[in-house]
Amino acid sequence: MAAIELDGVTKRFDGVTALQEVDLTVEEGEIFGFLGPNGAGKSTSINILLDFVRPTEGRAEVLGYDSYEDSTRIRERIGVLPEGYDVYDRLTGLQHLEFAIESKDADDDPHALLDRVGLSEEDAKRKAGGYSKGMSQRLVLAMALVGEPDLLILDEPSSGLDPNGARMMQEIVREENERGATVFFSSHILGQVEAVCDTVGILREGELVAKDTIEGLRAAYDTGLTLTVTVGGTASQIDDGVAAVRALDAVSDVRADSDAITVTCEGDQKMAVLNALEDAEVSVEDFETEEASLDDVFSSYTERQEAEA
Ligand SMILES: Nc1ncnc2c1ncn2[C@@H]1O[C@H](COP(=O)(O)OP(=O)(O)OP(=O)(O)O)[C@@H](O)[C@H]1O
Repeated sequence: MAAIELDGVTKRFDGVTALQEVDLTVEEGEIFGFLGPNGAGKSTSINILLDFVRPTEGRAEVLGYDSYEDSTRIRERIGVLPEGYDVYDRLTGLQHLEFAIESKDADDDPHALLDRVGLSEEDAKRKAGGYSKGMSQRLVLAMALVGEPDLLILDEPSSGLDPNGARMMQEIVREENERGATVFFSSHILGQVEAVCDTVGILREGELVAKDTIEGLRAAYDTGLTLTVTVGGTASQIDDGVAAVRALDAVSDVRADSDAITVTCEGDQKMAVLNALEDAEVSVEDFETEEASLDDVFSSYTERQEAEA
């Protein structure tokens, strides 16, 4: 059974198509990162899963239940950190958690959960109306963790968090996944998605333009890797080396200065480049490789779409 299934989901608001025939499966046990520029339709997708918004066409399932017909049953088994949540100004952090534990009929220790998200006992006794944005975000995350949910749905979970908070969020995502939970989260923070996700979906103007592992996305991204080779030798040896590298298949760009040659090539061509340089009697003193970052991959998908449009 899939943890999340969107089947031909289209959502139109007045004059705006927020989602266009989206098919998406997230398997149980995955950490799935949902990426997309502003307005791509990420929150709308999440809101459909949570039955806050009804699709115009298509259907959604969560943990095998229909998101519309079985929303109560779904809610018992998931933990949610929604976009634009509201805390109750007059309740303390601790009271929020006690309320969440009672509503879910769970037996979590509220103090342990508060500690896990980095809210101190003193803060927990304060009214949440006075919390900073990051503190509120931590509190809502603690509430999402109540009852060991089978699925965590986190909409931009790092927004408002300081770097320590963002690291804490990553740790919690990993721990929850190790416990057996599926984690689905949307983010603009590509580095964070790269650090924790098994699989990534990229949404662009309401359409799912890619879904793959990060390695798979990188492999499909055609600029491959950049290899910078520190070299020694005479100018003519270096010229010969550059010519030999340019003659190789799967090399798309070669640049040289007095002590380094920078080559853009497919990932498996690294040794061929180094061998070609050595055959041309260029001495290879050192080399560094740099893979395409997820930022590059993300831009390539979204820009490609722009170009097509
Ligand atoms: N209630 C609504 N009424 C009208 N249009 C809406 C509504 N909710 C979303 N939209 C539109 O649907 C599109 C997708 O919005 P959505 O909030 O899902 O994007 P997002 O990917 O979550 O963006 P962001 O990263 O900025 O949060 C946008 O054009 C948005 O204006």
